[in-house]
Amino acid sequence: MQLLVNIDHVATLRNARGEGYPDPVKAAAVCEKAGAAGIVFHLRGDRRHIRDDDVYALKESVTGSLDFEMAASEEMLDISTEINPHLVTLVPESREELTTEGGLRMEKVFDDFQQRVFPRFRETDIRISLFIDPNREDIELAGELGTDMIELHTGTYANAETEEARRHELRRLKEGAVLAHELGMEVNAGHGLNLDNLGPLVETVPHLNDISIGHALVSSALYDGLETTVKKFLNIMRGG
Ligand SMILES: CC(=O)[C@@H](O)[C@H](O)COP(=O)(O)O
Ligand SMILES: NCC(=O)COP(=O)(O)O
Repeated sequence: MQLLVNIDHVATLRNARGEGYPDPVKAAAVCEKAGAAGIVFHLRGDRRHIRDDDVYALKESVTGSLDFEMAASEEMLDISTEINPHLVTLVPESREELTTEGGLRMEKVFDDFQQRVFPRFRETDIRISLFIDPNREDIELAGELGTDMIELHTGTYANAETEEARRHELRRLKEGAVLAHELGMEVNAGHGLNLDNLGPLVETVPHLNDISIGHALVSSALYDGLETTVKKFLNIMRGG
């Protein structure tokens, strides 16, 4: 299991004033030095945080795994195949949302991904991850499509308001991870994870590979510093 830090919201802060700082590239380097195995960014169609220049600079500077999150638009297919990250994570995206609101509806995207999207990546070394909810149907369709990995959407777990709902979501994530593993896919997880909900997730859900964490980690770093915060998250992942 390894931590990939999503640095989108370092760019959000930078863009608030347009002064060029804080610099997502510099933040990524601090995260990697502190022990993160790689960096995630989501280049949105509206460029609200990460921008094209950041993507090229991150490709040059990140030494570990680089996870390019994106909608499966032609524009993003062109940029990602030029950048050649280690993996792309395909996510649903809408302009109105504050953040990604759920996983891909596999039934809806299956034909398009099979005919248009996967062939583009299969001409490259880029590995494909699909961001999906822990539903049997979605996971089985992801397997049928032949994706290398899935990223289980942990947002419903993270937002659960009662202990019962939290336990229910953890059970769904566990069953989803087991099924994906049985079907031969690697299992990543992310969205809404923080210093409180990460521990129960990693204790309960098997087969986890990349865990991507952004908003809560960047927010905690305002209090404790980026290096210390990355180490705190890593400590939880190591059972501390
Ligand atoms: C896929 C996912 O869960 C998040 O990485 C999300 O897409 C990040 O986007 P924002 O940073 O814009 O919330
Ligand atoms: N893939 C999830 C991610 O990169 C980070 O999501 P969040 O921690 O910002 O919600």
